[in-house]
Amino acid sequence: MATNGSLDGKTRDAPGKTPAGIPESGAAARLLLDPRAASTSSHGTQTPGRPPIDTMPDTMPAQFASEPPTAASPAADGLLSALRKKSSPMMPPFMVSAPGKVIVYGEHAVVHGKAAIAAAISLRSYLHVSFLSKSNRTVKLRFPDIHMEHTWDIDDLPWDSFSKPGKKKYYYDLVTSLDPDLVLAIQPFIDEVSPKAPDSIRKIHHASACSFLYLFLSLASRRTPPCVYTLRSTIPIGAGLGSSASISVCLSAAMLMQIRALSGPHQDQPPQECELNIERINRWAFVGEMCIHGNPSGVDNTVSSGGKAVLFQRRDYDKPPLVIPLRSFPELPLLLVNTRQSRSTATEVAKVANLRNVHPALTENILNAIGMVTESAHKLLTSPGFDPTSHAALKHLGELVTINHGLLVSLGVSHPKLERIREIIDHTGIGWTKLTGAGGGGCAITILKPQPPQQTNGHTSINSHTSSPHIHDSSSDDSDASSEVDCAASIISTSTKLKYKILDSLEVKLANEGFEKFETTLAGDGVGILWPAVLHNGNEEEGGEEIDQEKFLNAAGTTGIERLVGVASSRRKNDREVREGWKFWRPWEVPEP
Ligand SMILES: Nc1ncnc2c1ncn2[C@@H]1O[C@H](COP(=O)(O)OP(=O)(O)OP(=O)(O)O)[C@@H](O)[C@H]1O
Ligand SMILES: C[C@@](O)(CCO)CC(=O)[O-]
Repeated sequence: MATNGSLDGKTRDAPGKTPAGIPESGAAARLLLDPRAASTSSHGTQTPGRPPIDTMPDTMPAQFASEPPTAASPAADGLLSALRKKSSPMMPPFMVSAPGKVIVYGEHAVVHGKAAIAAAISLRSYLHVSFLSKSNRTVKLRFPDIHMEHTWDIDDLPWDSFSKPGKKKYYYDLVTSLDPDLVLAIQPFIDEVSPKAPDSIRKIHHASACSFLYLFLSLASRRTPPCVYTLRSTIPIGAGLGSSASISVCLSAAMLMQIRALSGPHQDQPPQECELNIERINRWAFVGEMCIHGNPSGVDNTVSSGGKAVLFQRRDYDKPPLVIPLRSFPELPLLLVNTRQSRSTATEVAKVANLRNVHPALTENILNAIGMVTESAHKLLTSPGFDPTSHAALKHLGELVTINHGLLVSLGVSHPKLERIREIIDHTGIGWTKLTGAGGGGCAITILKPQPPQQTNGHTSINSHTSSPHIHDSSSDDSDASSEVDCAASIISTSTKLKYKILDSLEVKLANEGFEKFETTLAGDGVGILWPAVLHNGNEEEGGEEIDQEKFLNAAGTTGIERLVGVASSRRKNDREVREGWKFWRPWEVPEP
């Protein structure tokens, strides 16, 4: 694998030329072709009338070139314009995106050496990277979701600490622990972030800043072009959906892109090369996760980088985990409900450890049973005759969800709010529900049955083919609609937007009780790239819509983000169809010979 790959997997052109394979339409692409455009572009912050550093002639002494004189008089202006050379084009802005995840089977048991299955979801983080003129020697983070904004002077950062012999790491290195000396070196730069914010907020800001700075100082260099990283996410934070991993994946991918350590993604890329790029991003995302989490298992960043689903097992904490990609995992529509109940993963994990001390044999049996749930799902998903469109297969997977939840309840990691959500959803009969992640709050997931239930005689039944059932508020009666499912349709959804009207009524009911509902899809793409940040959205004749920082920041809420830059095509005919421009490494899609 070439270590100096290009975005399209071909040989990279000399700096200043248009890299092969990059669309030559759109303002961003024009920038690359027309150096004059750089000084008037909205990407840069060059002040009119003042020469950017790279307009100095080649013969200019180096120290002069890095300290341009200010034009104080018309004579000085004249002299400067005589000395000017054409600007080199600035890099156009680009974007990366990475998904959140859910644990489908096996949480908690995974802490005790059993396997778990986790899958990517269609909620995602989006990172926009734009470039400043070289005279502006800063790097800026704009993280509006957590109300954080901070600028560092690139030249002040502790580059020497990160480049000392024995400390320097390269993009291809495997880093499995944070270096305490390097953490110490960046601490003063983290401390200057949001010094006046309340402790709880400052902690969140510092975690993100730590993740960014550690990666930036490890992967970039003091000659790195000044830039702005703007991040927005549709993943609720701290709800067990891997929001931290998804931002670490975005940062890792963006920085590896900037130093040209990635190749592709492109359609003809061999699967091994796709995997190598994903692995490279994942390794550094794990480093970012360590900055936020301390001691993460690695499952979240692995799923967020590679997408789809994985079987994950860590028998020995001193060894790397077993990670088996589950290529056949179906893209199921998934209902996700956030309790909005904050929880601590550490507390829930400690509860189980405590139960194991008090009732060793019983707890061991429950953990073993959870391990068997995961095993059963894995066996089905990898069996030679597995048919992802089979109703029996969906029923099998669904029943395992229900069993897994019951076992988690007996471990004591559910919460009255999670039980309430399960009760409300069970009464509609629309699917199989379990808590996901650590429990004690956080989210519940429901794998939806393919046919919506029908209301008959005031009760919800579920074996009809009607398309517009109404939900019966049966929370006070004993009907158990989920017991008689008719899996009469394909288990592959044809759209992320779930069609069941029943979900709308459910949304109201859940919202009335303070819960938040998301409709998402399981097992989607991992990290994606939009280079340059130009989307077509059906207006090809104008060269596409360039996504600049302000546009991205002004997108209103989750819907606005998805509408502006979301990876899902609004005209998609199937789940794999993405919006034109976004590209993904999909090692499971073997290219035609
Ligand atoms: N949209 C975002 N913008 C900036 N920082 C974010 C964003 N989302 C997550 N983070 C960072 O990740 C941290 C959240 O990590 P935490 O582990 O608490 O939640 P999670 O990753 O959503 O849940 P889990 O790890 O249990 O799946 C935040 O404190 C913040 O530092
Ligand atoms: C509870 C747990 O199994 C899942 C948390 O998302 C903890 C872990 O795997 O680190």
